[in-house]
Amino acid sequence: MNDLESIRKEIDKVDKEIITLFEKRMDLVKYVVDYKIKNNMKVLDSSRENLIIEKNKNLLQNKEYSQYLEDFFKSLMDISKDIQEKILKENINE
Ligand SMILES: C=C(O[C@@H]1C=C(C(=O)O)C=C[C@H]1O)C(=O)O
Repeated sequence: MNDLESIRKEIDKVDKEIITLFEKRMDLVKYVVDYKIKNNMKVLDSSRENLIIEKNKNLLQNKEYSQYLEDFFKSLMDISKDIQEKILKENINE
């Protein structure tokens, strides 16, 4: 793989897969916040987040990416919490 155009085509394909999975994860997060609203729970669950980070870092084949994967999941979970907080707020204002 040395031609820039073909490498970028592969990146574009991977990005498409990421988008599908991103949407799927955030759709699931909406079910989580519905449950939390019904059960009067807080959005943040630090122990679950730490578990996710550790578990997923262990799945990594190339440990060189370890810190980057951690940063990636932290960002992903920050977005997830933003979505949940927004839904929570809308629910309070109803
Ligand atoms: C989705 C949840 O809410 C928050 C977001 C998480 C995530 O995006 O994986 C994990 C823990 C919580 O801080 C959850 O509690 O499962």
